[in-house]
Amino acid sequence: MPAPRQFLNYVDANANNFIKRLADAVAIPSVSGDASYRPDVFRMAEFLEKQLKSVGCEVRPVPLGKQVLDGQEIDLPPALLASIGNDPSKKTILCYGHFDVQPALKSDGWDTEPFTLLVDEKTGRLIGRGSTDDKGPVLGWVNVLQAHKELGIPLPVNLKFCFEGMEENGSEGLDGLIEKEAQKGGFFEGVDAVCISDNYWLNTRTPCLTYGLRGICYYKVTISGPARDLHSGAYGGTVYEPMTDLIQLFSKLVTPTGKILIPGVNELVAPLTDEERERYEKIDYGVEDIEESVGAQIAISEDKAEVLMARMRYPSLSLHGIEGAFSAPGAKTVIPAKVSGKFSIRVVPNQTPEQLDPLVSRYLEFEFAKLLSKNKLSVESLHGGKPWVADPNHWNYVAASRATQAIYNLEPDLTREGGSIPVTLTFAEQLGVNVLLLPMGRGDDGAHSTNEKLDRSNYIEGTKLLGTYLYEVGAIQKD
Ligand SMILES: C[C@H](N)C(=O)N[C@@H](Cc1c[nH]cn1)C(=O)O
Ligand SMILES: [Zn+2]
Ligand SMILES: [Zn+2]
Repeated sequence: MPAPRQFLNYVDANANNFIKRLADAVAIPSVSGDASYRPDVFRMAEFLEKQLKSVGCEVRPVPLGKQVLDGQEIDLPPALLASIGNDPSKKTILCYGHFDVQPALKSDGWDTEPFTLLVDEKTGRLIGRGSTDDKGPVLGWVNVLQAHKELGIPLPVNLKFCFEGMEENGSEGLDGLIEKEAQKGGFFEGVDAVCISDNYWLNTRTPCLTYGLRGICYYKVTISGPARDLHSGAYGGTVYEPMTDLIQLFSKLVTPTGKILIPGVNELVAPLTDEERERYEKIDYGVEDIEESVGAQIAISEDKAEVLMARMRYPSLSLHGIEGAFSAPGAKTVIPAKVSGKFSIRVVPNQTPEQLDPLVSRYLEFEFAKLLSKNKLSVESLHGGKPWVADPNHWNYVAASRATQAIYNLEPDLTREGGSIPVTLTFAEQLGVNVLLLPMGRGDDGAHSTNEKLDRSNYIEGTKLLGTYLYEVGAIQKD
């Protein structure tokens, strides 16, 4: 069933108000991974609560307890559980999204202030941290509700929302809430399917529906030795240096062509079938797409299917940074006393964090012993999440495919995503329903990167897509 024309017209007529809403959200620097921004994550929860109430939702902010971050015990931001509609003859869709963002500083290399949305009239880009990940998509749902409220038209389905403020840091506290509310009489009772808009098209032209995500195992490796930072002129050559040990260890994790060197990790990957390989061949994608989105000709393979599989169905190991290392401008001649290297492994079926954690710790300890260093090593898992794969033939995907064709006049690609949203699997397992990823943004949006953007057309057409998807769900008979 197509969405009513008046809904689509309303979205076009209110595009500038919707962009203002996104600008207001981007202006709140809700960085979940840095304790000093925690009040802003709370402010963002309050902003979203108000927005949801203003468009007719009942909203319950749920406290999620405390966490230890940067050595301090602080409150976790609340999850927002919201709902609208309770008609037993209609299907109930649960929409999940997150209102926290990755860190961003102008000095990271942004061309503009990351927390001030720049509306670039020439390119149509809406540039700002969180524009595509995930404030644009979350507000897309609010826009859909506003249109229905203002136009006085009933929603085609009942809606429940679960929005969190810790997704970029392992969704701490959320699994427990989902487990509790999935019980009989809980908030999630009666949900027929889940829709998550928190990923991107593969390229800049073809919409997609996503039926898989990689999981993640995130590690912190700390090497400590001297009681304090040292002068390299006075002590260089006389003591074991933590940073030298760490760089040695990091060089043992992965090769420059991406081969993971930790024994046992690659062996756990589910074997590739011919039929599965063919699926990658069919996707509208070329090596030039990845090179365009990263802004350089640095793809590891020239084979399109290999590149896609490297992103979607094989694990990868990335080195992220070193806490405690000298990183400011200038030429400080310091020997850092304690350094913590951070890396993560994106995991795929049949790998789990429970299997990988001991393999990683044992290997690092083994390689560290070989250095014969007198420094100390510790390995911590910061967070872990399993991979997820869904059935893309389910009615939830049929509805999303019809909606995509209605809005974009294109058949969507079926993709798996290289990123991780660990809570997806929790919803699938706890609620026992199909989960769909319906992206709003494009492959070159630069989520987590500098100059993150969402194209105006993706925000506006994406709002129409979310609304139209609800109509297509509503048109499928409730069983
Ligand atoms: C795909 C989603 N938009 C996303 O960016 N997820 C993050 C989740 C995460 C896990 N650890 C830290 N962040 C990601 O895939 O990096
Ligand atoms: Zn996200
Ligand atoms: Zn993200």
